[in-house]
Amino acid sequence: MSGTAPEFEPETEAAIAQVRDDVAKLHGELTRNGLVVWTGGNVSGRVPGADLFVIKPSGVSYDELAPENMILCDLDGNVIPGTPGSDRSPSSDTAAHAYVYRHMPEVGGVVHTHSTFAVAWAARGEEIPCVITAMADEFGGPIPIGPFAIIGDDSIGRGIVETLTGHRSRAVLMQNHGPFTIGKNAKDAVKAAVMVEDVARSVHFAREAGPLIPIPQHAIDRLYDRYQNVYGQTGDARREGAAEQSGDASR
Ligand SMILES: O=C(CO)[C@@H](O)[C@@H](O)COP(=O)(O)O
Repeated sequence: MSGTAPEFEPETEAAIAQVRDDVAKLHGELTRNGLVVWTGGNVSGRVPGADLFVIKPSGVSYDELAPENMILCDLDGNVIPGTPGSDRSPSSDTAAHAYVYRHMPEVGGVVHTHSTFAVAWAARGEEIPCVITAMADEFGGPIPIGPFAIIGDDSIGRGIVETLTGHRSRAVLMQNHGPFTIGKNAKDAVKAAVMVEDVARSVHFAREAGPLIPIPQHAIDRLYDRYQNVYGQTGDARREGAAEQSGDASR
């Protein structure tokens, strides 16, 4: 650890420790759900109450990830010196995650993978049409395509924010690249990454076998509204703030 660590308030220290733990563990979901090969994906989580987020080191095996080697960054993507993990380079997508946190204050988690079927749609630059109820539930419509953008500046982050702002979907397929997902927290963003790959696979196979049947918009609205507000348990992260996104749909 080089540099001098800033002194955080005890509540901030506790929040950082919790997010380090969550983000380290959630990378296990990427491998468990078959969303990544080698080191090709990343999870980050915002530290509640602070202008900070936690992300994994770049190119490090998922087996080695632990709370103490997660990397604490500010919202410009700078590593906080002197903190655990700060001696290593953060994920190559740190600038994109940071851009999302700066411009979407409601977002508490960001995930990127190269999951196979979602990447296949991204390679064609084709949005995934909303033709299965699980998509209407989880994403409230189609999964949009974001612009082609390469690592090196803010263009990936800008593409994510511009595509997802005002959109129900928590997933964007960056053209020729792959899915980025957002969520209320890191776990919620990981769930979106799992679900986008699942629907990408189902709709791919469906289209191979025959014409797709669209779901009427009023039915999509009802399904989305119900899933966001009724499905699951009170207190689920998804339910917080879902009302403002669900439109006028009645249950
Ligand atoms: O897509 C890319 C690089 O083009 C990255 O997301 C992927 O290789 C994962 O990189 P990190 O190990 O997070 O630096």
